[in-house]
Amino acid sequence: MTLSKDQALNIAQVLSEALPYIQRFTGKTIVIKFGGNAMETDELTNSFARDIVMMKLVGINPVVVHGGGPQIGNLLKKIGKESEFIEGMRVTDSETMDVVEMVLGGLVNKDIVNLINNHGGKAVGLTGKDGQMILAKKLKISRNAPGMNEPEIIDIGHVGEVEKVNVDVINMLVNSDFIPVIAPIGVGADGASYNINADLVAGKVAEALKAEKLMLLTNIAGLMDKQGKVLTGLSPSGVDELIADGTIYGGMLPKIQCALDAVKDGVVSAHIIDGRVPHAVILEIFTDAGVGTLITSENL
Ligand SMILES: Nc1ncnc2c1ncn2[C@@H]1O[C@H](COP(=O)(O)OP(=O)(O)O)[C@@H](O)[C@H]1O
Ligand SMILES: CC(=O)N[C@@H](CCC(=O)OP(=O)(O)O)C(=O)O
Repeated sequence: MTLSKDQALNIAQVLSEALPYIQRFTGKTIVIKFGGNAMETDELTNSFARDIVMMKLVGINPVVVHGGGPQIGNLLKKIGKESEFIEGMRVTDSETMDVVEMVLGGLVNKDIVNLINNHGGKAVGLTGKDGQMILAKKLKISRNAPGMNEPEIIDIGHVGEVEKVNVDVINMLVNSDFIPVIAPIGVGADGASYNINADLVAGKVAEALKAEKLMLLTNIAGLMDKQGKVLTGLSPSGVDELIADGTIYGGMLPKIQCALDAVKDGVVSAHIIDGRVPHAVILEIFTDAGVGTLITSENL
């Protein structure tokens, strides 16, 4: 392919624009959450894998946490089970937990590992059970029911919240130039498996690693207002208002919560970005084009 002079200049400009970002982020850890909805096409999964390999090659330490909600839903449907979601969390009975563990720890995790390796990276897949990396306990959801004085506690089964992230395994892999790919399954003190929302795991992993960035790749342009405008730089009270008036609901609830928690606990910035855009990861990290919703400690 022969490039015109203008095309060549444009490419050179983009590459050169990356220099200060490479200088700034080299040696730093960036946690990227790859949502199940952002894995829609081979083009997207391949561009994601290339971006991760590129980050590693320029000296950044990527740590991938993945979801797989739609993929779990598909297998459940095949065996005749429907899922119910409460506040963005899948109600998980024992049979559903087995499917979650098979799909996330098996199929989705190994697909991502394979893709990264095919693009020249060295990925290793883990669930939170490996090395007891993600210690979890049962999540209790409380809800204010109409006509009740006390909030009711809803039991949503084998759904967990992160109690502690043991970073030893992650650091061991990163220090040996591997790229950890983590499925959001936690282990209880008694060895029980817990299904944990992948955003929450990514947030806690980023906090435990004191990461530079937490990037949440999803299937929407960012956090949006009711008119569809992307919102950025929100404070916790602004977020509370948007939750109260119903602007933020469902799968966006854990995302925004973990982004706020992460920056409160030392992660420099959290980004909710559109994983439907090919190469969304490197566009965000290496170019001046800010995409999606950004939250930093200045917003707290
Ligand atoms: N204010 C909001 N702005 C954008 N998306 C929102 C908002 N409130 C709820 N959502 C929903 O959250 C979804 C993203 O969460 P989710 O489906 O769990 O994605 P993922 O699989 O990437 O974690 C969006 O597709 C949208 O339907
Ligand atoms: C408790 C809970 O809801 N767990 C999620 C785990 C996967 C996930 O979070 O996947 P996405 O990021 O693709 O939505 C689930 O069962 O779907």
